Amino acid sequence: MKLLVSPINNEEAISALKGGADIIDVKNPKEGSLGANFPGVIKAVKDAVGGQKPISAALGDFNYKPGTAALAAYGAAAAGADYVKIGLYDIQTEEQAYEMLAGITEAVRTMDNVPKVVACAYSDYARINSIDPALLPAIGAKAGVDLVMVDTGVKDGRSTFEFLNEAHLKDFVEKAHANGLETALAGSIKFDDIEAIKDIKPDILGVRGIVCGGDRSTSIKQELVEQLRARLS
Ligand SMILES: O=C[C@H](O)COP(=O)(O)O
Repeated sequence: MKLLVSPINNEEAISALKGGADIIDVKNPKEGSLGANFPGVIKAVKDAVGGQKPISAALGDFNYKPGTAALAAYGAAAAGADYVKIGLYDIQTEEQAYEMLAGITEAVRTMDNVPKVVACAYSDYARINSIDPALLPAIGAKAGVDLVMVDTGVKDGRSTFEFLNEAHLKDFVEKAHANGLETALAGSIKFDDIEAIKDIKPDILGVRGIVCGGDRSTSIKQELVEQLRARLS
């Protein structure tokens, strides 16, 4: 299982890299769960990581704005992102989700370095009135994304496991794989969740809070990334 760690700047990116992260996921928690950071930060992290690991960029927790989302994906990829990650936050229907995702895959398809497109739905979809992640594998496959993900939309410490049980998450992973997609699981994951995660078998585990020592508003600590990496192997 690959480990995706979400830094906000170069210093944290280097801690994540040295700790053994497989994907360095630039984000800006001040702007939400999948808050987007500035192109300059993505470029700086890309330079700092120096090609040792791929860079991912969160594009934002989106409402229904397919053009804005496609442009954000294009911009993040132009800034060096190898993965672009869109949050379907205020998206209620399958048609809306498809249009958002198809707009992105179409926008980046002809770029020199085509990024992997990650479509993220939220485990706490009911409380934010968003689309059920269970629908995402089929929509994502039709829209041509590479990866589907589940994260929490509200970062109040409640984990994905409080909203979706292990059977739901396994079903999500299996449906995605059956559709030829990779999967990522995130959402205030704790060390106690690791055995369940190994059982669910996502391709990628995404984290921030756990490697900050529990409070995602503080900084990523290399030793916690190392501990998590060791527990996943
Ligand atoms: O992409 C992963 C997220 O940054 C997860 O953050 P979190 O572990 O603090 O919920």
